[in-house]
Order: sequence, then C-alpha cells, then structure tokens
Amino acid sequence: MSQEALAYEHALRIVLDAGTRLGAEDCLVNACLGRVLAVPVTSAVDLPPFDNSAMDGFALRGDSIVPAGTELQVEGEQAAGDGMAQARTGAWDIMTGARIPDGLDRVIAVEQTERLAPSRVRLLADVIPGQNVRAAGSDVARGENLLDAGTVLQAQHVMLLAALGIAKVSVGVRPRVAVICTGRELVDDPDQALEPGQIRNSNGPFLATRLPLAGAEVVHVETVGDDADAFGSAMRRALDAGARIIVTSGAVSMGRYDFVPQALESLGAQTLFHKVAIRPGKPLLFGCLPGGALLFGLPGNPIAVAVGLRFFVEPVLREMLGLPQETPRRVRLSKPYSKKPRLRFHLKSRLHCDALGRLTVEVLDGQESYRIRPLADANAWAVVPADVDALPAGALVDVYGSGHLEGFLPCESAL
Ligand SMILES: Nc1nc2c(c(=O)[nH]1)N[C@H]1C(S)=C(S)[C@@H](COP(=O)(O)OP(=O)(O)OC[C@H]3O[C@@H](n4cnc5c(N)ncnc54)[C@H](O)[C@@H]3O)O[C@H]1N2
Ligand code: MOO
Repeated sequence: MSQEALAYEHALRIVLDAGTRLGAEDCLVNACLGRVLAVPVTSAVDLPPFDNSAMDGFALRGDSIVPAGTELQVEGEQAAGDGMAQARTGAWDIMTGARIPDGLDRVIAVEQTERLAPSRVRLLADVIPGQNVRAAGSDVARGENLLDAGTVLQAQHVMLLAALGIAKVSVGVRPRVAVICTGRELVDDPDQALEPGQIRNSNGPFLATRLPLAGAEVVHVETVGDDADAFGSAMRRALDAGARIIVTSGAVSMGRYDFVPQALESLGAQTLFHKVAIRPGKPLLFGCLPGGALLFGLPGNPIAVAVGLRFFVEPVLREMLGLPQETPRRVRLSKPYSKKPRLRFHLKSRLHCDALGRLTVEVLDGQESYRIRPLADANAWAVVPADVDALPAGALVDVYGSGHLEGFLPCESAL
C-alpha cells in the first residue's frame, strides 16, 4: 500500500464505496428524535378531524352576512370534547376547539355579543359564513404527503405525527459504532488527579456525544494504552458489541508507539489508505476488518478527530442511512485567508449574519490541531481546496455546518 497522501476526493470515494445502505426499522414516534425517515409519511386522516370553533363565543347560521343587532335564542352549549350535536335555529354557546353543531356555519366571539337574558343574545358585529370556524382538513387533508424520506425527525414532526395518531414510523437503521481511544497519557476519570505527562481524554467524550447526533448508535467506548494486545482485545469487544464501524483515535502517525497500522494488519484488516492530503488529520487511516466492519484510524490530535468524523465518518453514515451526500454552501470570507498549497484545509469557522441577513464566514484564530477552544466557538467548517493558497476577503468558500444532520445554521439565534 502506498504511503503517498491521497487527495481527499479520492479517499472519500474509497470510504463511500465501502459503506452499504442499511435497512429500515419501525420506531415509536415518541422515541424517534434525530432518526432519519426511511419511508415518506402520508396522512390517512383530516386535521382538524372535524369543523371546530376558533373562539369562545356563539355558533350560528345564516345564508349570507348575519348583521349586527340580530337577536338570537341560545339553544344549547358545546364544549371541547362534546360529541355530535344537531342545531336548527338560534345560537349555541360554544368553546374554543368544540365541534361545531351540525347545521351551524359560523362563530362570533363572546366579546362581540351582549347577553340579554340567560338564553338570549344580541350580536354586536356582522358575522360572515365560516367566520371563526377551523374546517376539517384545513391543516392536513387526508392523503396529503407530509414528510419526505430523509427527513431528520425533530420535535415539530413529533407534534404533527402525534396529532395524526401515527404511533410508529419507518426509519433508517442506525449504524452501530464503537470508539477506541489509544494513549498511555490519557486519563478518563475527571476526578483522578493528573500525574506529570498525563492529559485528560477529550476525544472519547467528543466522539461518544457527537456520533449519536450524526445518526449512529454508539455500542462500545473504551480507552487503551499504547499496547497492541490491549488494542486487539478492545477491537474484539467492539465487534462483539455489534460495531459496523470502529473509530479509533491516536497512534497512526510516525512515532515509536504508533502501533495501530501494525495492529490492524495482525488482526487481518485490509488497510485501504493511510494518509490523506488534508489538514488537520493527514495521517488518517481507513481499512476494512475481516467481518466487513469499517475502521477509521483518526489521528490523535483533537481537531484531527473532529475533522475525521465530520468529513469521513459522517459521509459514510449518510450512505448507510440512505441520505444523499451534502452540498456545501458558498459563503463570503470576512477576512483574507492564506494557507500552504497541496493540502485541503478544514477550518474551525464561525458564520455571522448581519442585520440584512447576509452571511459571512470568519476563519477563527488558532487553527492548530491541538487547539480545542476555537472549536467550541465555531459553528461551521470552512473548506479551502488543495490547489488554493490565498483568498481575499469577500471570496466565496465552501462551508459545512457543524454536523451533517444538524442543518446549516444550527444556532441562528446565537449568530
Ligand atoms: N514525525 C512526525 N510526527 C508527526 C506527524 C508526522 O507526519 N511526522 N504528524 C503529526 C500529525 S499531523 C498528527 S495529526 C499527529 C497524529 O498522531 P497520532 O495519530 O499518532 O496520535 P498520538 O500521537 O497518539 O496523539 C497526538 C496528540 O493527540 C493527543 N491525544 C491523543 N489522544 C487523545 C485523546 N483521546 N484526547 C485528547 N488528546 C489526545 C496526544 O496526547 C498527542 O498530543 O502526529 C503528528 N506527529
Ligand atoms: O494533521 Mo495533524 O491533525 O495537523 O495535527
């Protein structure tokens, strides 16, 4: 296998070709948040299911306008939850959401009436046909297409599905993913004091929290030292937990303890590439394990992990979930930017929106791959291709949101 760094596009093609679409499964609507709809949803019913009142007031009927000054006998009362009622003449005391009695066709708000006697009312305003009536099917008509396949289900979809009485939806099976962090310097327990030379494991918690947001099910998380045997055992536990993708962090570069490439070989894995012409994350390794699970060996620097996840793992998750690949937005740079040629750069960036709604993207200071503070300030990734070395302020660059399922402007209110 060549040690030459592959172009990103070439490397991504290899990854996507290795990912197969998973099937669909039923999911309860109250547990479907963040899942990707596999089959479109069509409504079998009308919403609202019956004509009902938009106001507390009086329901009545008429051929055309019923004029102000009309006096009517109050014939009955209809509250939300009351069933069918037949009305012939007069007015019905009605509450918001109550079914309109059959035979009536309009509602006047109570504050536009004057009660003359317990069962007599005078209208203080004209009332037109259909006034304050929420017609059956006016929100959703039976047979209407509501949600497309590929929709990432959110609380507003749950509201709609619940209103329609839909209890289950068909969603893409979540790819099962395991996370293995390597490095004898790593400390997992936040209560444990650091010995000289030790650092806290931040890649593990990052991967374990970001992967579910990216549509994966995390089935195993483990940290091992710089020890090929311990790594091999962790890989076996990850596979036993059902992982179809294993994401490792660290030990893929040139150091004496960078044992992952060797360890993978002894596990019978096929390394499909090692090194991509990107920054950060150049030593990224991708391979296939004997049972077919995919292995992403992400370089240990935290931003190399974030880039490997966003620009390699997330695209293959899309493939497995049956989603088309993303198209970046083109956004103007707020400041000039220059970089080394021949590497594609993935830059911690922040989208800004001015008072007229114009977007610009700011490449944040502190792009080194050990610097995690700027990632916490970022809300997007700007990508500058390998063959570009300098861009003036105002140049258009490709921009991706923080995560592939989170939309382009995940925190518009915070821009
Ligand atoms: N001689 C060379 N040295 C390095 C090269 C190179 O080409 N030649 N590439 C550099 C680049 S670029 C990267 S990226 C790193 C990748 O190194 P490894 O994948 O072998 O990762 P480690 O050495 O294990 O760790 C790198 C760095 O990240 C810290 N780290 C590791 N795991 C975690 C974690 N779970 N949480 C937080 N931080 C973590 C680790 O302590 C190191 O500081 O190699 C360069 N070197
Ligand atoms: O490619 Mo490395 O991620 O720059 O530190």
